[in-house]
This record gives sequence, structure tokens and C-alpha cells, in this order.
Amino acid sequence: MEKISKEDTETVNGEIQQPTSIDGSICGYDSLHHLLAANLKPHLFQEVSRLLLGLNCAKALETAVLPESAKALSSEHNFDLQAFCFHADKELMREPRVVRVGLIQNSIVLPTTASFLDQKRAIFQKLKLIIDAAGASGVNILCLQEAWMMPFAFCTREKRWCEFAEPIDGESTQFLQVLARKYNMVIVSPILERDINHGETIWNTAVIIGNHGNIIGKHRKNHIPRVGDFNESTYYMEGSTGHPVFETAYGKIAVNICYGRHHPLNWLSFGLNGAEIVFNPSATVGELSEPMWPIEARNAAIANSYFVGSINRVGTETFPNPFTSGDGKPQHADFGHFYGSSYFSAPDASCSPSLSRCRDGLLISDMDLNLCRQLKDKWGFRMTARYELYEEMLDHYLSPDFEPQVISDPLLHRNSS
Ligand SMILES: NC(=O)NCCC(=O)O
Repeated sequence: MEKISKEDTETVNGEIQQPTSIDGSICGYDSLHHLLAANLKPHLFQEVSRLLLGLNCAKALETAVLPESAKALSSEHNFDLQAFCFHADKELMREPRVVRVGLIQNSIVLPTTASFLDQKRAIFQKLKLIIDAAGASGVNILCLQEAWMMPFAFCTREKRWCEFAEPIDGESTQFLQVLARKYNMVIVSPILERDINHGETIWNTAVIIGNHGNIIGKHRKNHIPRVGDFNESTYYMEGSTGHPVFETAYGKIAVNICYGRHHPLNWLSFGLNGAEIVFNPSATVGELSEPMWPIEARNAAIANSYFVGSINRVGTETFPNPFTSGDGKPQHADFGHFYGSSYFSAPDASCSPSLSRCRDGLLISDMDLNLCRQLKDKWGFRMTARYELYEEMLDHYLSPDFEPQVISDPLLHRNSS
């Protein structure tokens, strides 16, 4: 269990205050899982893990064995590398459908003051090594983090960062197409898109690259945040692509980009279109969303009987000009710490431990997609859903004359009349 740096907590009147974690670690530990493992007796750790991570086929989640070449890349280039297996029950009529899925989280490489091209190429160089580790590990489907090819500059509201935007078949896609072909791997690549054919407009888009290096399609972020420093609405509008599910060589996948994870109907729609794995490439910071992070995707996996792969950026990105976001905070030059912590959730409510809170990482999981239908059969969430009630409710709600259905206690108003 790696302990990153000296524990540095402050105590005031006997109470532990917020630990100082300049490096983004949790009191010097890479992740909550590592902190617990290092500080609990083994039987307590086992019990706490059962409660925190759930069980898969009645057992603690198994780890998967990775090749030495992948492990060597991870230690040489200091990225976290972890691998797990989500099993399903054996069926009599269907063979297991096991796919190996990977998630990559990474920090930017050069300062945001460096030339844009250098910044982008440096990220390519770093990503190449981690993708090589995924390739060596036999990953079938790989997803990168939101806007992986640039700093997450949308806090600044400065339009010059739009220069990073690329067409769907631009430089970033071409870079990944080579690797997709080389490793026979589907790659989900969330980029800042410039739509040349529609007035050069900008979108927040995931490009789906097939295992032959072909472009299968794209999906544009449906929900754009207007919270904290996430000033993304200055740059792009709500997506125009609905809730597509992409049928790939390895399964049916969809992409719910970042802030879309706060919207249960967004998750539902990908499920209704038949997704078996939904990726949630994100960029989010500790102060704002960390308590939500381990819950929302896991809940979506349970409610929709599919797997979810959640990816968050990692590190602190500092920009040349300080900015404010109309929330009364003093001007500042960074977003705060992107806390990494990428993880997988399964339809049976189990989930993997998270990647590091402060280092780059590659998280790999084998998942038997048969688990999706097994959970549908067990819990019947689709069958019991009452969509017609919701259709009626939403139909009323969307009417300008809508009035909430509230039945007041008549006694409440007796004294006031
Ligand atoms: N990138 C993005 O949509 N971030 C919004 C913040 C959050 O959803 O946690």
C-alpha cells in the first residue's frame, strides 16, 4: 500500500481538521482503499470492504493478473495500475461474455503557458505509454477522461482555448486510431469538437473508435454545468445526439459525459437503448463533488442493470490569468484539485476500489456482460418501472399550465383563513 507523503493533519481542540494534502493524497495515502488497508486489521478491512464495495457472486471482487510488461510500464512511468474481475453466474443456455475494459485518468503534462501544440503533443506522449499498458493487458474497450487532449480551461471563459477544438477525424482521433488498430481495441475518446460543417461550432464530444481504427460514431454531452468554476456554457451548448448506444465488437456501449451523471433520466435513456456498459468521462473537483462521486454512477449501474466506468481527471491545473465565477470567491488561477478516483460499478451493486486520488492511472476490469440480464431477471427493474406513469407526469410537467400535484392537509390552512 503506497503512502505518498508524510501525514499532515492539524488538530484543533482535539478535533482533526481538514488534512493538508498539497499533493492531492488522503492524509498521505493514494486512495481511501489504501488508507483503510494500511490502518485496519485484516478482518476489519475485509468487513469494511464488503460494506463499501459490495460482493460479486457472493464473494469479494477478485483481482485480475496483468502481464509483467504492463506492470513495468506502470512502475517506470509512475501510474497507478489495478485490475479486477466482475463475474456472472454460470448460465446453461449462454456462454459467458467476458470483456476486458480499461479506464485512464491523467494529469496534464506541460504548464498551461506552454505552446498549445506542445501541450497537446506532451499529453499524447504520456497517454501513448498508458495505452500501451492497456494494449499489453489485452484491454478490449478503453475510455479516456473528458477533454483528455487539453487542459480543462473552461473555468477561465477565455476564448483562446477554443483553439484546442478538433474535428471528429482530427489529430487526436488519428493518434488513437493507430493504437485502436494496433491493439484491436475500441477507444472512447472525449474531445473538444469543432463541427466544421455547421459553422465551426464547438461541442463537448466523445468519439467512438472501433477496434479496426474506424470511427463508429460520436455522442455530444447532453447536460452542460453552470456550477462553481465550471463555466462550460461559455464554450458549447447542450448536445444534439440524443442517447446513442454503439454496438461494438465487444458489447453495446454508451457515454454519459461528466455532469450528465447528476441526471437520472440521462442514465435511464442509455439503458432503454440497450447499453451494457456506460462510460462517464469526467472532470470534477474535490470541494464540489467528491461526496457524490462514489454514489451516482453506482446507483445508475444498479437502477439500469448495466456496468459503469467512471473516470475523473487528476491533478491541479493552473491558468495564466486569474478568474472569478460570480460566487463571491476571491479571484484564483486554478479549478481546485481534480481528484481522479476512477472506478467501475456493476449491476449487482458491487464496485471496484478507486484509482489514485493524485496520480495518473489505468484501471482494468474483466466483466461478464451476462450479469446485466441476470440482474434484470433478478430484480425486474425494467419490468416494474411504470414508464406510462412517468410519461404522463412529464407530459403534464412540460405544459406551461402545469400545477404540482400536492394534496394539502386541510387543517394546515384552517387558522390562516
Ligand atoms: N465537466 C463537468 O461537467 N463538470 C461539472 C462538475 C461535476 O459535475 O462534478
